Amino acid sequence: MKTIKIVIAGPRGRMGSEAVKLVQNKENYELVAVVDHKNDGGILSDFKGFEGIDVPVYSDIEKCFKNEACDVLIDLTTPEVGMHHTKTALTYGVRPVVGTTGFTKENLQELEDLCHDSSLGAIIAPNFAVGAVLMMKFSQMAAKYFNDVEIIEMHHDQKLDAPSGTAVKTAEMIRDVRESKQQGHPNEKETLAGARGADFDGMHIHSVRLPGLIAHQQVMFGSSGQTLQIRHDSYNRESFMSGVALAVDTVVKIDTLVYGLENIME
Ligand SMILES: NC(=O)c1ccc[n+]([C@@H]2O[C@H](COP(=O)([O-])OP(=O)(O)OC[C@H]3O[C@@H](n4cnc5c(N)ncnc54)[C@H](O)[C@@H]3O)[C@@H](O)[C@H]2O)c1
Ligand SMILES: O=C(O)C1=N[C@H](C(=O)O)CCC1
Repeated sequence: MKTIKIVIAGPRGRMGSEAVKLVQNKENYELVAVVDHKNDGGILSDFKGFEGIDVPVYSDIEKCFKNEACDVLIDLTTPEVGMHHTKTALTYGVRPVVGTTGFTKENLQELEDLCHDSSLGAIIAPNFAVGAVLMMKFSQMAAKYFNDVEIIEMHHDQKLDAPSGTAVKTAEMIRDVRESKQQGHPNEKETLAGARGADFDGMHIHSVRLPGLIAHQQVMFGSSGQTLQIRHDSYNRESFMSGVALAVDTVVKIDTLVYGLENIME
């Protein structure tokens, strides 16, 4: 099995630290460097919790790619930083696996064009948990039969983006099959701004943020006399790692942008 050389951006984050463990534990993965806005020029083991992992730390991703031969970048940072990292990776011939959420439609288009021009693969997955991907697919199936749907996503209160990437992706997948409809009463009025959540093609997305939560989503469908609820819960961040590994193993074999893990799950 060929070794896949990996750089992780955001290694000290909630997801990044789990990704470091994944890469350390997989026989054919090699962590060659990390990108962190602190400790430029140091080594990862300078940080508490990473004892024995003596790979270089770079704050400048360009410098990292100039100095280190690598195949894949795993980015788990913030939307603006993640976009910069992803574009830079493609410029240096490195294939990105992006878990960072909050990318805009325009961001995705720009990255798709970059992948096309460079013939490099990239995978952007708003949710790496296999159960969450199934929840999205089951919701898409249900939307053929139920026109009315509300998406309730629930996350920890340190999350920066709302709605979640998963909720946006779910809404996009539903939109692809649902007959467009403005839901609720035509004369409904919010007496408190935001009460009906965000509007996506006439369906509504509600974002809950609470300490104690990790990542959860409930998709509620309703029609005369019945409701259907499809729910997924991630109780820890290990739940995302088999999806990260699938994305790493796949990205080295493809030459286009893939948006969503459902497109590479068999
Ligand atoms: N796709 C998925 O399955 C999935 C799952 C969980 C989280 N996420 C997303 O992943 C991202 C990270 O989530 P998190 O909970 O780990 O957040 P976090 O805040 O714990 O981690 C983000 C890390 O990025 C680092 N960072 C910030 N600026 C940087 C820079 N310029 N260079 C390098 N590193 C930098 C921070 O130091 C921090 O350690 C978010 O966008 C989140 O929505 C995706
Ligand atoms: O913890 C987060 O932040 C998560 N973000 C993703 C999203 O925005 O959909 C997925 C799960 C966790």
